[in-house]
Amino acid sequence: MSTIRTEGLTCTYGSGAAAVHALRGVDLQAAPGELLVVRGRSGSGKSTLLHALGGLVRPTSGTVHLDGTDLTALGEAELLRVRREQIAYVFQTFGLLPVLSAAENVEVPLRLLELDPAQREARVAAAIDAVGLTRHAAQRPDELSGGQQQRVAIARALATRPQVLLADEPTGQLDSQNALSVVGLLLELAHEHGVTTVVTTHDPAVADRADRVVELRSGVLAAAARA
Ligand SMILES: Nc1ncnc2c1ncn2[C@@H]1O[C@H](COP(=O)(O)OP(=O)(O)OP(=O)(O)O)[C@@H](O)[C@H]1O
Repeated sequence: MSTIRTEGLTCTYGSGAAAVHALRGVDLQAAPGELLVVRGRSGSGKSTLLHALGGLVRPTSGTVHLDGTDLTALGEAELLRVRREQIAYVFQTFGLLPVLSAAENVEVPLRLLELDPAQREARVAAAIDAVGLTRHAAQRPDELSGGQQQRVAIARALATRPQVLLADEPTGQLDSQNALSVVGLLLELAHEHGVTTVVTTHDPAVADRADRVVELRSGVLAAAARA
Protein backbone atom coordinates (compact mmCIF):
# COMPACT_ATOMS: atom_id res chain seq x y z
CA MET A 1 0.00 0.00 0.00
CA SER A 2 1.84 3.08 -1.23
CA THR A 3 1.24 6.76 -1.71
CA ILE A 4 2.80 8.49 -4.69
CA ARG A 5 3.37 12.22 -4.43
CA THR A 6 4.94 14.88 -6.61
CA GLU A 7 6.16 18.28 -5.48
CA GLY A 8 6.98 21.07 -7.88
CA LEU A 9 7.32 18.54 -10.70
CA THR A 10 8.72 20.32 -13.73
CA CYS A 11 9.71 18.68 -17.02
CA THR A 12 11.18 20.65 -19.86
CA TYR A 13 12.17 19.05 -23.16
CA GLY A 14 14.94 20.79 -25.09
CA SER A 15 16.32 24.18 -24.20
CA GLY A 16 16.45 27.82 -25.25
CA ALA A 17 13.93 28.96 -27.82
CA ALA A 18 13.04 25.33 -28.62
CA ALA A 19 12.20 24.42 -24.99
CA VAL A 20 8.87 22.67 -24.41
CA HIS A 21 7.55 23.06 -20.86
CA ALA A 22 5.61 19.81 -20.58
CA LEU A 23 5.03 20.03 -16.80
CA ARG A 24 5.22 23.20 -14.71
CA GLY A 25 5.36 22.75 -10.94
CA VAL A 26 2.87 19.91 -10.54
CA ASP A 27 1.90 18.99 -6.95
CA LEU A 28 -0.12 15.78 -6.95
CA GLN A 29 -0.81 12.91 -4.59
CA ALA A 30 -2.49 9.54 -5.16
CA ALA A 31 -3.41 7.33 -2.22
CA PRO A 32 -3.42 3.53 -1.80
CA GLY A 33 -6.51 1.96 -3.34
CA GLU A 34 -7.47 5.16 -5.13
CA LEU A 35 -8.13 5.49 -8.86
CA LEU A 36 -7.05 8.99 -9.84
CA VAL A 37 -7.80 10.19 -13.35
CA VAL A 38 -5.62 12.83 -14.99
CA ARG A 39 -7.58 14.53 -17.74
CA GLY A 40 -6.26 16.90 -20.32
CA ARG A 41 -6.12 17.71 -23.99
CA SER A 42 -3.54 16.27 -26.34
CA GLY A 43 -0.17 17.81 -25.50
CA SER A 44 -1.21 18.94 -22.00
CA GLY A 45 1.50 16.78 -20.39
CA LYS A 46 -0.41 13.66 -19.30
CA SER A 47 2.07 11.09 -20.65
CA THR A 48 5.02 13.07 -19.34
CA LEU A 49 3.42 13.12 -15.89
CA LEU A 50 2.84 9.36 -15.97
CA HIS A 51 6.40 8.71 -17.16
CA ALA A 52 7.79 10.91 -14.39
CA LEU A 53 5.62 9.15 -11.79
CA GLY A 54 7.02 5.83 -12.96
CA GLY A 55 10.63 6.97 -13.09
CA LEU A 56 10.82 6.64 -16.89
CA VAL A 57 11.50 10.35 -17.29
CA ARG A 58 13.80 12.28 -14.97
CA PRO A 59 12.18 15.63 -14.20
CA THR A 60 14.02 18.88 -14.75
CA SER A 61 13.19 19.82 -11.15
CA GLY A 62 10.86 18.74 -8.37
CA THR A 63 10.44 15.39 -6.65
CA VAL A 64 8.44 12.16 -6.97
CA HIS A 65 8.06 10.28 -3.70
CA LEU A 66 6.88 6.70 -3.53
CA ASP A 67 6.20 6.58 0.20
CA GLY A 68 9.50 7.67 1.75
CA THR A 69 11.62 7.16 -1.37
CA ASP A 70 12.41 10.05 -3.68
CA LEU A 71 12.62 8.40 -7.12
CA THR A 72 14.41 11.42 -8.56
CA ALA A 73 17.29 10.91 -6.10
CA LEU A 74 17.88 7.22 -6.94
CA GLY A 75 20.71 5.93 -9.11
CA GLU A 76 19.83 3.99 -12.28
CA ALA A 77 20.15 0.49 -10.77
CA GLU A 78 18.07 1.30 -7.71
CA LEU A 79 15.44 3.08 -9.81
CA LEU A 80 15.20 0.05 -12.11
CA ARG A 81 14.64 -2.21 -9.12
CA VAL A 82 11.84 0.00 -7.75
CA ARG A 83 10.25 0.16 -11.20
CA ARG A 84 10.32 -3.61 -11.66
CA GLU A 85 9.08 -4.48 -8.21
CA GLN A 86 6.61 -1.73 -7.34
CA ILE A 87 5.34 -0.01 -10.47
CA ALA A 88 3.39 -1.43 -13.41
CA TYR A 89 2.16 0.10 -16.64
CA VAL A 90 -0.80 -0.32 -18.96
CA PHE A 91 -0.59 1.33 -22.37
CA GLN A 92 -3.14 2.45 -24.94
CA THR A 93 -1.73 -0.01 -27.48
CA PHE A 94 -1.79 -2.95 -25.01
CA GLY A 95 1.85 -3.87 -25.77
CA LEU A 96 1.24 -7.63 -25.90
CA LEU A 97 3.64 -9.99 -27.66
CA PRO A 98 1.71 -11.45 -30.62
CA VAL A 99 3.32 -14.90 -30.65
CA LEU A 100 2.57 -15.59 -26.99
CA SER A 101 -0.72 -16.74 -25.44
CA ALA A 102 -2.56 -14.51 -22.97
CA ALA A 103 -1.11 -16.49 -20.05
CA GLU A 104 2.42 -16.37 -21.49
CA ASN A 105 2.14 -12.60 -21.93
CA VAL A 106 1.13 -12.24 -18.29
CA GLU A 107 4.14 -14.32 -17.26
CA VAL A 108 6.72 -12.13 -19.07
CA PRO A 109 7.38 -9.53 -16.31
CA LEU A 110 7.39 -12.26 -13.68
CA ARG A 111 10.53 -13.69 -15.28
CA LEU A 112 12.38 -10.60 -14.08
CA LEU A 113 11.39 -11.26 -10.47
CA GLU A 114 12.86 -13.93 -8.24
CA LEU A 115 10.01 -16.43 -8.28
CA ASP A 116 10.08 -20.18 -8.74
CA PRO A 117 8.03 -21.72 -11.58
CA ALA A 118 5.17 -22.81 -9.31
CA GLN A 119 4.85 -19.31 -7.86
CA ARG A 120 4.88 -17.84 -11.35
CA GLU A 121 2.16 -20.22 -12.52
CA ALA A 122 -0.04 -19.42 -9.51
CA ARG A 123 0.36 -15.67 -10.04
CA VAL A 124 -0.48 -15.94 -13.75
CA ALA A 125 -3.63 -17.97 -13.01
CA ALA A 126 -4.74 -15.53 -10.28
CA ALA A 127 -4.18 -12.46 -12.48
CA ILE A 128 -5.97 -13.99 -15.48
CA ASP A 129 -8.85 -14.95 -13.19
CA ALA A 130 -9.00 -11.43 -11.70
CA VAL A 131 -9.65 -9.95 -15.15
CA GLY A 132 -12.19 -12.65 -16.06
CA LEU A 133 -10.21 -14.32 -18.84
CA THR A 134 -9.55 -17.82 -17.48
CA ARG A 135 -11.32 -19.43 -20.46
CA HIS A 136 -9.15 -17.42 -22.88
CA ALA A 137 -5.76 -18.01 -21.23
CA ALA A 138 -4.39 -20.12 -24.09
CA GLN A 139 -5.43 -17.72 -26.88
CA ARG A 140 -3.07 -15.36 -28.64
CA PRO A 141 -3.77 -11.60 -28.77
CA ASP A 142 -5.03 -11.72 -32.37
CA GLU A 143 -7.68 -14.21 -31.24
CA LEU A 144 -9.01 -11.78 -28.63
CA SER A 145 -11.10 -8.59 -28.87
CA GLY A 146 -9.53 -5.20 -28.07
CA GLY A 147 -11.23 -5.14 -24.68
CA GLN A 148 -9.96 -8.64 -23.90
CA GLN A 149 -6.44 -7.70 -25.00
CA GLN A 150 -6.46 -4.73 -22.63
CA ARG A 151 -7.63 -7.07 -19.86
CA VAL A 152 -4.61 -9.29 -20.57
CA ALA A 153 -2.37 -6.21 -20.31
CA ILE A 154 -4.01 -5.35 -16.98
CA ALA A 155 -3.48 -8.93 -15.76
CA ARG A 156 0.17 -8.69 -16.81
CA ALA A 157 0.53 -5.47 -14.81
CA LEU A 158 -1.20 -6.94 -11.75
CA ALA A 159 0.72 -10.20 -11.72
CA THR A 160 3.82 -8.40 -10.47
CA ARG A 161 1.75 -7.27 -7.43
CA PRO A 162 2.66 -3.60 -7.94
CA GLN A 163 2.10 -0.86 -5.39
CA VAL A 164 1.36 1.60 -8.19
CA LEU A 165 -0.39 1.04 -11.52
CA LEU A 166 0.05 3.71 -14.20
CA ALA A 167 -2.30 3.49 -17.18
CA ASP A 168 -1.71 5.83 -20.14
CA GLU A 169 -4.94 6.25 -22.14
CA PRO A 170 -5.83 2.58 -21.48
CA THR A 171 -9.21 2.97 -23.19
CA GLY A 172 -7.99 5.04 -26.16
CA GLN A 173 -8.35 2.18 -28.64
CA LEU A 174 -11.62 0.79 -27.28
CA ASP A 175 -15.26 1.49 -28.12
CA SER A 176 -17.24 3.22 -25.38
CA GLN A 177 -18.73 0.02 -23.93
CA ASN A 178 -15.33 -1.70 -23.66
CA ALA A 179 -13.79 1.53 -22.36
CA LEU A 180 -16.25 1.67 -19.47
CA SER A 181 -15.78 -2.01 -18.75
CA VAL A 182 -11.97 -1.65 -18.63
CA VAL A 183 -12.06 1.42 -16.38
CA GLY A 184 -14.60 -0.39 -14.16
CA LEU A 185 -12.14 -3.26 -13.87
CA LEU A 186 -9.27 -0.91 -12.99
CA LEU A 187 -11.45 0.71 -10.32
CA GLU A 188 -12.44 -2.64 -8.84
CA LEU A 189 -8.83 -3.84 -8.78
CA ALA A 190 -7.59 -0.59 -7.21
CA HIS A 191 -10.16 -0.90 -4.42
CA GLU A 192 -9.80 -4.64 -3.92
CA HIS A 193 -6.00 -4.86 -3.96
CA GLY A 194 -5.17 -1.40 -2.56
CA VAL A 195 -3.19 -0.52 -5.69
CA THR A 196 -2.57 3.20 -6.19
CA THR A 197 -3.85 3.70 -9.73
CA VAL A 198 -3.31 6.72 -11.97
CA VAL A 199 -5.09 6.76 -15.33
CA THR A 200 -4.80 9.36 -18.08
CA THR A 201 -7.70 9.95 -20.41
CA HIS A 202 -9.42 12.59 -22.47
CA ASP A 203 -12.70 10.66 -22.34
CA PRO A 204 -15.15 12.33 -19.89
CA ALA A 205 -17.10 9.06 -19.51
CA VAL A 206 -13.96 7.31 -18.27
CA ALA A 207 -13.16 10.21 -15.94
CA ASP A 208 -16.67 9.98 -14.47
CA ARG A 209 -15.88 6.53 -13.06
CA ALA A 210 -12.80 7.69 -11.13
CA ASP A 211 -12.50 8.26 -7.40
CA ARG A 212 -10.94 11.65 -8.14
CA VAL A 213 -10.16 13.70 -11.25
CA VAL A 214 -7.51 16.34 -11.85
CA GLU A 215 -6.90 18.22 -15.05
CA LEU A 216 -3.68 19.24 -16.76
CA ARG A 217 -3.70 22.40 -18.87
CA SER A 218 -0.47 23.16 -20.71
CA GLY A 219 1.55 21.40 -18.02
CA VAL A 220 -0.21 23.08 -15.09
CA LEU A 221 -2.46 21.13 -12.76
CA ALA A 222 -5.85 22.81 -12.72
CA ALA A 223 -8.52 22.45 -10.07
CA ALA A 224 -10.32 19.12 -10.03
CA ALA A 225 -12.57 18.82 -13.06
CA ARG A 226 -15.32 17.45 -10.84
CA ALA A 227 -15.78 16.87 -7.11
N1 LIG B 1 10.51 13.42 -25.94
C1 LIG B 1 10.01 14.64 -26.16
N2 LIG B 1 10.78 15.61 -26.71
C2 LIG B 1 10.31 16.84 -26.93
N3 LIG B 1 9.04 17.22 -26.64
C3 LIG B 1 8.23 16.31 -26.10
C4 LIG B 1 8.66 14.96 -25.84
N4 LIG B 1 7.62 14.28 -25.30
C5 LIG B 1 6.59 15.14 -25.22
N5 LIG B 1 6.95 16.35 -25.70
C6 LIG B 1 6.09 17.57 -25.75
O1 LIG B 1 5.66 17.83 -24.41
C7 LIG B 1 4.31 18.26 -24.40
C8 LIG B 1 3.49 17.30 -23.52
O2 LIG B 1 3.44 16.02 -24.18
P1 LIG B 1 2.72 14.76 -23.54
O3 LIG B 1 2.93 13.61 -24.47
O4 LIG B 1 3.14 14.61 -22.14
O5 LIG B 1 1.17 15.22 -23.57
P2 LIG B 1 -0.16 14.34 -23.53
O6 LIG B 1 -1.15 15.15 -22.76
O7 LIG B 1 0.15 12.99 -23.03
O8 LIG B 1 -0.57 14.28 -25.05
P3 LIG B 1 -1.40 13.10 -25.82
O9 LIG B 1 -2.75 13.06 -25.18
O10 LIG B 1 -1.43 13.59 -27.24
O11 LIG B 1 -0.61 11.84 -25.65
C9 LIG B 1 3.85 18.32 -25.84
O12 LIG B 1 4.03 19.65 -26.30
C10 LIG B 1 4.81 17.38 -26.55
O13 LIG B 1 4.98 17.75 -27.90
